Amino acid sequence: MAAQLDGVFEAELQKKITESKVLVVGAGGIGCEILKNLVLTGFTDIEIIDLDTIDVSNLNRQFLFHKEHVGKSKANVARESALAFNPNAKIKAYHDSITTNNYGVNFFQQFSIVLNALDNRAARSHVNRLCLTADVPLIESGTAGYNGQVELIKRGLTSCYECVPQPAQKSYPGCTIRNTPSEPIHCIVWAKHLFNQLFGESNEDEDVSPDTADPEAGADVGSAALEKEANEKGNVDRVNTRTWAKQCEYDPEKIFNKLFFDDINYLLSMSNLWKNRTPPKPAKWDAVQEGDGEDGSIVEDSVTRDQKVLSMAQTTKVFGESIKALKEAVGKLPEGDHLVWDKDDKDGMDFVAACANIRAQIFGIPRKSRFEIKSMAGNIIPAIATTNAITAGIVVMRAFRVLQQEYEACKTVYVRLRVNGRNQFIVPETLIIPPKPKCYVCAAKPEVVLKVDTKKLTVREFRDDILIKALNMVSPDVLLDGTGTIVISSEEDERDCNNDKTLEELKIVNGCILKADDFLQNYELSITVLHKEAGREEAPFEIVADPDSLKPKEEEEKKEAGKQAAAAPVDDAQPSTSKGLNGSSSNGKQSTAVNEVEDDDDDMCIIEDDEDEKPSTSKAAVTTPGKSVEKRKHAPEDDEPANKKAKVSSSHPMDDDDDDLVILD
Ligand SMILES: Nc1ncnc2c1ncn2[C@@H]1O[C@H](COP(=O)(O)OP(=O)(O)OP(=O)(O)O)[C@@H](O)[C@H]1O
Ligand SMILES: [Zn+2]
Repeated sequence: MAAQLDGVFEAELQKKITESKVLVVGAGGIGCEILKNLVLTGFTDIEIIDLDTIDVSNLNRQFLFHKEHVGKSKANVARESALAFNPNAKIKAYHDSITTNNYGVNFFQQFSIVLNALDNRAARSHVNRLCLTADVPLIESGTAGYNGQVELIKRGLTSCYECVPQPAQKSYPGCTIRNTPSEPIHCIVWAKHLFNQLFGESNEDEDVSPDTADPEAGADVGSAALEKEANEKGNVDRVNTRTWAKQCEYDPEKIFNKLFFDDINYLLSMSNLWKNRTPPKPAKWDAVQEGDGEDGSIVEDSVTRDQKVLSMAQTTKVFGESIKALKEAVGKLPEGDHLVWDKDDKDGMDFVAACANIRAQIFGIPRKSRFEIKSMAGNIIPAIATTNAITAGIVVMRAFRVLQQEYEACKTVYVRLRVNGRNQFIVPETLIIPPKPKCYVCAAKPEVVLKVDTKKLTVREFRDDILIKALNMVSPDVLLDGTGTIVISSEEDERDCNNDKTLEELKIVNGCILKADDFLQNYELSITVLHKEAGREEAPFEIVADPDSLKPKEEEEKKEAGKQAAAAPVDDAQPSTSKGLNGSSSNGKQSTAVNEVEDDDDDMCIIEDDEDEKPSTSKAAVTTPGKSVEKRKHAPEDDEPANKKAKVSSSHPMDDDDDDLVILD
C-alpha cells in the first residue's frame, strides 16, 4: 500500500492517510473504484454504505463484483473484494440507505472526510446537509457517459450541493401524453404511466385516459362519448383503471381493446384535435393478432428480441405475456401493495415497450426496439468504466488535498471526452465557488418562498411533492408560525388527519410562514406561502429560493444603488464566475419550478457546453415551458475565444496554459 511505503508520499500526507477515517457513500460504478483506490493508497480505516444488491448489469464496470456475487449486498462484497488488496485494512460495510435515521450527525462526525458516489439527488442532498451540519468536508462526484465531475463541499468555504437549484427534469404536457402524442417518448411516458395505473403506485397526475379538459378540443369535447359518460360536472366519471382491470381479471384482450380501440375512438370523437393532425387509427386485438401476414411468432433469442423492432403481431403477444406475468407478480404481494417499475425487470420493461409501440403505431409514430425504449424510459446514459475510473482517481487525489487542508487546490474538476482548446480533457474550474448567501440549505437562516394554490394543495401533496420530492427532506415536521399549530408530524399517525385537507382549510393562506424541520438532517427551513392560482399546464407550485427577488422592483433598485455607492470597489473583486454559477436566470430570479419529476436518478447535473456529448436525457434537462432553465454548473467553455482564456489564466497563475495533459495539483 502506497502510504505504508516511505518515500511515495511526503511524510505529512503519509501520516494523514494512515490516520484518517473515510466514509464512502455508494458502492456502484464510482464507489467501487474509490474504495479500491483508497485501499491501494494506504487508507486503513474506511466505512462504505450502499442500499443495493449486485445486478448482473453492474459486472461490466464494477470490478469488485463477479458473477457469483449477483444478488448479494454491494457494500459487503465491495468490502470483501477490497480487503483482498490489503487484508490489514479495517473496512466496515453497511447494507443500508444513508437516509435512514441510523446515520445522523454523530455518525458523520466520526469521519475526516466523506466521499459521495451516489446516483440520485435525494441521497446527495441528504449527505450534503449532514456534512454541512457535522462540518465534515464532502467530495461530491458524478459521471454521465464520457463526462465526469468532482467537487469539494466545505461549510463556509465552497458552495454546497444545493446552492444552485437543480433543473427540473423534463416533463411533457399532460394533454400531449394523453391525447396527441407525436414522438416515441410521448408513447413511452404514457406506457410508464399505464404501468403505474395497472400495477404500480397510481397517481392522479399520471392518468392515461383521454383528457377531456384539453383546451385544444374546445367545446367539441367528444360530445358523443360524453353524452354517455359525463357526470353532472361535465367530467367523465370513469371507473379507476386498476379497479376495472381487476374486475376483468387483467384479461389482455379486454385491456388491449379498451386502451387501443375504445379510448382511441373516444379521442377521435374530439374532432377539433384532428383538424391539423393525422388522426389515430384504433386497433383491435383480433385484427392485430392476425397480423396482416406479419411474422407473429415470438422471438426467443434475447438479442433479437431486444435489438429488433418487432412486428405488431409479435408486440401484441409480448403485451399479453407481460400482463399475465405482472398480474401474477402483483397477486403475490400483500393486499394494497404495488409493483415498482424498473427498467431491469423483464416483464415491466416488456410491458412498457409493447404498450409504447402499439400506441406509436396507432398515432403513426415510428416504433422502436426494446433496447431503444429501455434507454429512453430509464433515462439511461451508458456508464463508461473509464470515466468512472478517472473520476474516482480525481476524488482520491482531492481527498489528499483536503486532508492536508489545502482547500484552495480543490477546485471543481470536469472530465471530458475531447481535449479543449488548451489541450485539457480534465478541466479544473478557475476558482473556488463560495457559498451562495441566499442558499436555502447552507445560508445561516434558510428560507424560501412557496407560490402555490392554497385552496387546492393538500397537506399530503405539500409534504410528498414539495418538502420531500422538491426540497429533499426525509422526515419533516411542520409548524404554522405564530400559532404553534402542528401541520405535519414525523411521528406516524400524529397528524394524519390533516393529510387530505387543503392548506387553506388549515388556515395556511397568503403570507403565512411555515417552519419546516427535518431532525434527521438537522435542517430547518422557513417557508413563506404566497397564494397563486396555477393555469392548467403550469407547474402546480413554484419555489423561489431567494425571497429578495420577489421584492418590488423600485425597492430592489434603491437597495442596489445604496450597495453600489457603499462598496463599488469590493464588488469588482467578486469572482467573475460566481454570478453564472449561482444560477441566476435572465430575469434575475433565483427560482426553480419543479413538477412531475419522473425519475430522480441524476448521475450528474451538469455539463452542457460540449455539444456532441450533451447528456441527452434528463440530467441537464430543461424545465417545462415558462419556467426558468438553470444548469447546475457550467464547465469552463471549450470554445471560449483564445483571448478570453488568456485573460483568465493570467489572473490565475495556477493554471498552466502549456499543459498537454492537465495535472491536477
Ligand atoms: N440512499 C442511498 N444510500 C446508500 N446507497 C445509495 C443510496 N442511493 C443510491 N445508492 C447507491 O449508489 C450507487 C450509485 O452507483 P451507480 O451510479 O454506479 O449505480 P448502479 O445502480 O450501480 O448502476 P446503474 O444505475 O447504472 O444500473 C448504487 O450502488 C446505489 O445503490
Ligand atoms: Zn448552499
